[in-house]
Amino acid sequence: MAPTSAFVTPSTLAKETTLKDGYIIDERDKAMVAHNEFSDDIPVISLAGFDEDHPGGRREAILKKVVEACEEWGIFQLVDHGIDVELINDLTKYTKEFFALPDEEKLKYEMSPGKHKGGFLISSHLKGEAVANWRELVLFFTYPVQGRDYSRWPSKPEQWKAMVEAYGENMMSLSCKMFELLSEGLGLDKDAYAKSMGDISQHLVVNHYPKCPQPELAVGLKRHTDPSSITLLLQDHVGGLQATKDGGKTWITVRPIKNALVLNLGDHAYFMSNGRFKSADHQAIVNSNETRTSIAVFMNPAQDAKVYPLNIKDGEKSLLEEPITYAEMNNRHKNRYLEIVRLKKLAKEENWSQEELDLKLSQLN
Ligand SMILES: O=C(O)CCC(=O)C(=O)O
Ligand SMILES: [Fe+2]
Repeated sequence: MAPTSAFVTPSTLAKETTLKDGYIIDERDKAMVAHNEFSDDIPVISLAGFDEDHPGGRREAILKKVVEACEEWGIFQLVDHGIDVELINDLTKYTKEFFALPDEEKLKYEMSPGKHKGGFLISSHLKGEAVANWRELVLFFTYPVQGRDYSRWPSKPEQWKAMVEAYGENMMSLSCKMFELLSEGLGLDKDAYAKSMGDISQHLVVNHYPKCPQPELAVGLKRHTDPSSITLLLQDHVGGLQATKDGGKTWITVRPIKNALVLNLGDHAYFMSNGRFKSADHQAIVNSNETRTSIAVFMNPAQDAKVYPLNIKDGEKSLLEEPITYAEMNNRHKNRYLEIVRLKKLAKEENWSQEELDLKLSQLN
């Protein structure tokens, strides 16, 4: 099946009554839980009193909760995080204005394949994947600052650029607090985790999932883990973010909480903690009633930063045989993902049972 044309946006396809072929997912990948069947299973952690850094202060309690959430889920929600609500509102408003523009306007910023400079994209699935994601997005490279290419930042609506810049800066400070907690959680000095990342990089992905004519046949963003260290996600009220902590046997839909940030750990945090912290296994589903928007901020180490567990407990084996660079970790992440895609395709063609497929998937490293 040919991947969907790169030049018609899901916003435009949303006006049709049936779903285009290139967006139809495999039976096995259908969501088990509805986009609005909300769960309160993932922890909601308040950062109020984060600065009370003394024994018995709030910071100690926050640290404990964050560490527990990282160990159990790798995903949790942050409230009272101190990010200006007006900034969040403005960013959301201008984001919606951008995606409401006609296709020609959005496509002026289309990111050309292989050129990692940011811009507008449809679906953003990998070469080798037959099924497209029901989403449009804009990718902004925000840190390091010298890597910004403002010509790739849409200039409509006019205020959007400034909002993205301010939001990126706020997310950088908040992430640094989180890195301190991860570090202490691993029994290390506050600064050790961030130091190991070198020149921290950040990119923002603004996701737009238009309402979908046949949502049960489509997916907004296929199941994945992020390669990042941490990802901070702002989602609107619609719902659609789903997570699993048992390898996909059961799923939950994260309850949207106004102005909360969903924090999920990526593969980098998983390796640095030698698997003690989980890399959140998640996906985004779509619906036929409402368009959904989410803004994901990915915090990554430098490309040449060393990836190797920071602290290996006595008697424990390292998850990595030897240190690798983040670039290499990313590469392996992509190849593993493509291998999953290949096995699922084979399973479909050769009619494997779910058990057979699960066995093959569990043999991937
Ligand atoms: O839109 C969402 O809820 C999830 C987005 C996400 O997982 C990503 O951009 O990596
Ligand atoms: Fe993600």
